[in-house]
Amino acid sequence: MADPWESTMDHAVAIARKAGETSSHVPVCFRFIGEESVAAGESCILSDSPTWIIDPIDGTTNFVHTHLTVTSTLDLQVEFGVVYSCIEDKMFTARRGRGAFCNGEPLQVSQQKAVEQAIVATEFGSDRDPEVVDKIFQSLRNVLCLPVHGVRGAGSAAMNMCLVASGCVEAYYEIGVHVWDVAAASLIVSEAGGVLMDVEGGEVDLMSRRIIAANSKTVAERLVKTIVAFSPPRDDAAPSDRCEDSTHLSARKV
Ligand SMILES: O=P(O)(O)OC(CO)CO
Ligand SMILES: [Mg+2]
Ligand SMILES: [Mg+2]
Repeated sequence: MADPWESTMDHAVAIARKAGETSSHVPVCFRFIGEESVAAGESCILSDSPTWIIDPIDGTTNFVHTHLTVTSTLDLQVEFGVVYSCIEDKMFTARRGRGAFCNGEPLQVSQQKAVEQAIVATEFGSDRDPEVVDKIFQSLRNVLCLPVHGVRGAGSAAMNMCLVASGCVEAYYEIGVHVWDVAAASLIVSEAGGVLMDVEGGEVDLMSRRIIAANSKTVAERLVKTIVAFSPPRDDAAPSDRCEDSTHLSARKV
């Protein structure tokens, strides 16, 4: 099997050279957005420069409590997505226009469009503001009463999205995630034939902290009608406008 990292890095360098119009003798210039660097005060702005978006551990709470699912995510701004589930030793990869894979095997979303037969993944998030928690529970109640076949949550946004890409669950939605949680897996979902949508419909905005990833437009649109939408501070807001979620204690962030 070809090494996905080797071809990814070759292509990444080619993109960076093109963006910077550099010759092969000039070092390429990448930008980075990472959960920890943003927490340390770095900007979280996407520009035209090729940018790696990184979440070293997605599923920190699982990690701290030695729960099952922990992933690392890496995305080169809509060109590549890599999610590694270290406990299962599963490497999910996607390259724009070239499909999505798990350990080299092609991924395909579920063909189930009847929401009553669907498994929907979501999370409770880390914000403990009672008004936010009420909205999350209202959405959960509405989704359960659609009715759906079941609701699950892996504890990792990236893993929930890879489950959509793998056809194990029909949809995932969450409000409160960050760009580094979902960027890589977004490409994996769309390359596996899935759709991404904002929780109020329309195109997803990866900085908005809101996402639906589904196997089909039909299922995504049912969720749009069901979710109680709200808007957390955007990832690309000025640092003074960002608020720390109540369970995001810096000592626990990895
Ligand atoms: O564990 P992390 O990276 O904080 O991510 C959470 C959501 O923000 C789980 O997806
Ligand atoms: Mg993380
Ligand atoms: Mg994360």
